[in-house]
Amino acid sequence: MKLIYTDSLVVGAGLAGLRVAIASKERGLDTLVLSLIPAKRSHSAAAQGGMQASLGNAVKGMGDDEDVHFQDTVKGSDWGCDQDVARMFAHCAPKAVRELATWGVPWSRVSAGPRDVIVNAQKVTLHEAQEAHGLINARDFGGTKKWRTCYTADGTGHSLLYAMDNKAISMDIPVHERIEALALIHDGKRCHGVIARCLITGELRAYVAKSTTIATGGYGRIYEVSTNAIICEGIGQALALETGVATLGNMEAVQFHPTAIVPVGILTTEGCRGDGGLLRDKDGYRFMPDYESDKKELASRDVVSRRMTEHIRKGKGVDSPYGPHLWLDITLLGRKHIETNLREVQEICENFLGIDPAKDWIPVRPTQHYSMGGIRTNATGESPQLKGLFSVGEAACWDMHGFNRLGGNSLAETVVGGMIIGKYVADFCENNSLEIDTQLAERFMQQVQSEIDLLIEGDGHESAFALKREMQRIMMDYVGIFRNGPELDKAVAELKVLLERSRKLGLKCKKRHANPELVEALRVKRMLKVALTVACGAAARTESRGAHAREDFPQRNDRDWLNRTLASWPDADALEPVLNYEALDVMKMELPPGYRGYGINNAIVHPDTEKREQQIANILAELGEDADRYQRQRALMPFELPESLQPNNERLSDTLKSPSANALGEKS
Ligand SMILES: Cc1cc2nc3c(=O)[nH]c(=O)nc-3n(C[C@H](O)[C@H](O)[C@H](O)COP(=O)(O)OP(=O)(O)OC[C@H]3O[C@@H](n4cnc5c(N)ncnc54)[C@H](O)[C@@H]3O)c2cc1C
Repeated sequence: MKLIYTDSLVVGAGLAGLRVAIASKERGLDTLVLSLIPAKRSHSAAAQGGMQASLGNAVKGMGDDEDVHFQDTVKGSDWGCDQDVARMFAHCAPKAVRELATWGVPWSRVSAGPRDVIVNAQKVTLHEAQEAHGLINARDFGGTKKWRTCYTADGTGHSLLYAMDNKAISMDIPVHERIEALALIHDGKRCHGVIARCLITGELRAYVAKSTTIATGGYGRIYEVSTNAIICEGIGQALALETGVATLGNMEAVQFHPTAIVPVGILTTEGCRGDGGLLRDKDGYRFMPDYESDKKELASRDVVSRRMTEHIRKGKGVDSPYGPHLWLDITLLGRKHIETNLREVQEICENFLGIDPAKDWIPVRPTQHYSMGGIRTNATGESPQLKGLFSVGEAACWDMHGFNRLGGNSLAETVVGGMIIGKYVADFCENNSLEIDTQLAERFMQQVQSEIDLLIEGDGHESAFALKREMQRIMMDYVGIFRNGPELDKAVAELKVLLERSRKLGLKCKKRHANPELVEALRVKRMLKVALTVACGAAARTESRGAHAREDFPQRNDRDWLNRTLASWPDADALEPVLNYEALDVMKMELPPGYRGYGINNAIVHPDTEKREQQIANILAELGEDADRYQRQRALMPFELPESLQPNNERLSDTLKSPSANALGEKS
């Protein structure tokens, strides 16, 4: 058995995994990263629009701070998030953006003076403050009160990942590429590493570590059409599920992005609408103001995707051989803006649609995009069930997104979560020794070996490719944007049949080294379990919250469902997960449940909401008017952070006694 020891093992070389690895290495720990592909090819590179951080440099960001970012995030989540974590996140996001600047990210910067932008289909001239000249700029994104999304044109993920990976390289952090983790080594209480397979030679290895961090990204590819890279298959979540002990949180919370191109599903960033792009129907009519009079195209993603689907159902979609779609119109932004700030969108339109977005409207439709659910962790990023198992980024349910994440909050989560959780991972490694009976590693190695032997030598006849296609179709047809009981039950029943059939997989190609069919077979069994946690969670949750929209239960029901779904798979032979629920405590919330400010205002109220609102009013009254916003926040909901991340963030608005006369100016 090949055994490789390290202190801090990170599975996943996207932004989240690399940031944790950097935090471990900074503390002098032996650190090792595993990845299916070269780090710079990780899915994070695909992110376009930007990351949220309340810097408040741009004129439209003035007045922004952690409080506003926190509130937007909680409302975006439809009150499903962990508010402690949302606070930790909002506090550290400005630090992460500034750190990335020092690592070489070429953030788009503010230029003092006038600039023309499109706001609500009108040309508006903004006047950026002289004092902000050269500082990091921000654009508008959905569901936010301020322009807060920091960006590098529309290649933000690419710039961030290159800078992050270059930083990791400069620190001599090894990345073992083309390695796939297939099982966690654990004894039911503590995680000791992973069993992984080399995708080139087929060799199995035991990576044994003090801490194991899963940063494998989302599970979008359980759906037929997704904006995700084809490696976003949920294997990290399956690894946790297959321990039988660790839980996955809110797996039914799956986001559909409003503007993926038809038919291939490649994303055009929310930055298109943030910068002023409009949604139009088959008559060229701008329909969003009819549904969302305040935020219009810039309500949160779950709301815009639903409104688009409603509009298509009214017969207002544009017919196409691939089904009806709507139009995204960015022509009004002008060629110069598109060629400067939306270059990737322009290339995607040219290469995949043969159109020029400066002249032509873009055919779009809501498409699977983001996994809010993931490996449930506590606020330090650790699994509550398995000591030494951490998770971060899209793989995790750290839970700052609840049932809907805001655009720009995911890139931010990868680097902020990585920064915070990386410190807790390093603490864990410093305070724990590497204690493992090698027989335990051998047992898990043997299990994976037997699974491979059975696939290659067994008499199974089912095709992994066919099962995967079936699963993806079921998820698309029955567990999509709008859901209902009968269809969800159907999805669960059909997925169970597929899971049963996956026990009889057979391979045409019997090679043990590089063999895509073997890879597919190993994955599809795991993906089916992930798909079942999504479908079962959705079938059980009889309310609508964020991206989980039940036609048969259209109200958000805080009275009965203000909780987090926890899925586990204790019986390996079972055909469905066990679901439990973790209540969210209204009496500890800084922002008790209310109306999001967009979407439908129809929630069934939680019995504690009024009590908590009164308690908050009393606390604030007691503090008096002299208390600053930090004192008020601490009195309402204290949260913890590693010491070095605690200091307050500085902003231009703190230093500008009176911003220059034109700093807040806007002329039509
Ligand atoms: C097209 C697109 C555009 C987006 N734009 C934005 C945006 O503008 N702003 C924003 O905030 N968010 C955006 N997002 C979301 C955001 O990009 C992702 O949520 C985020 O980058 C995920 O990063 P990650 O580090 O968690 O995972 P990833 O970047 O997905 O990395 C996962 C890593 O895990 C490895 N891996 C996976 N499985 C295994 C395994 N079994 N064994 C070993 N290694 C494994 C992979 O090789 C990879 O290195 C966008 C998403 C898409 C799809």
